[in-house]
Amino acid sequence: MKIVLVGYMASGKSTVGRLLARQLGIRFIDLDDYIEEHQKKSIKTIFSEKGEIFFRKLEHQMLNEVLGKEESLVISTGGGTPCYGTNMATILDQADHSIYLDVSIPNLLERISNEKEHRPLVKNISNEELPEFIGKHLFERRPYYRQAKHILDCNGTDAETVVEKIKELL
Ligand SMILES: Nc1ncnc2c1ncn2[C@@H]1O[C@H](COP(=O)(O)OP(=O)(O)O)[C@@H](O)[C@H]1O
Ligand SMILES: O=C(O)C1=C[C@@H](OP(=O)(O)O)[C@@H](O)[C@H](O)C1
Ligand SMILES: [Mg+2]
Repeated sequence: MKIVLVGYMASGKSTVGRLLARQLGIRFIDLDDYIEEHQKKSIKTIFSEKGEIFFRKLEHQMLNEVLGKEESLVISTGGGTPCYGTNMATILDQADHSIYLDVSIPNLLERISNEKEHRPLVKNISNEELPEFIGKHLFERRPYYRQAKHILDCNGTDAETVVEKIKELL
């Protein structure tokens, strides 16, 4: 069984995916961690040294590699993963369950403004400019996220409860 979590930066994909895999007793792969291990560099360094296009090509390649594994997995993608090239179509084709962790702009803002440093796309955006950036970015990306098999409203729901809600969906 393959479960793929999608959603905007800081929607909880990495946190929830790890907890869910532990509870289901199956392997967890965070696509960003997988890319970092492959490159032996942080996402931040890959972006600054090689640029975003290089990262997107690598992300595409690693997504296909991970989805091709013959084992049960929980896969947490990066916030941009479903929004480039054929990635969302591949996720829909290969995953038994794709789940969009839907978090409102105010809640995303609160989480991202405290955790910008390791996220290269928002690192240099001031907290004053962040609402406009996230609003526009989510408007562009939501059509991809919304293609997921399940859409889960995660507002006002802690990570443990999100995991419980996912288990009910499976
Ligand atoms: N359901 C939740 N409610 C509140 N905070 C959460 C929830 N899930 C994750 N977080 C927090 O939000 C931040 C981003 O989570 P993370 O798992 O890194 O998101 P993503 O992988 O989608 O970028 C972390 O500080 C995490 O502890
Ligand atoms: O939204 C994006 O384009 C990105 C999100 C990040 O993952 P998280 O969603 O886990 O922060 C990471 O893949 C990279 O910084 C790009
Ligand atoms: Mg993550």
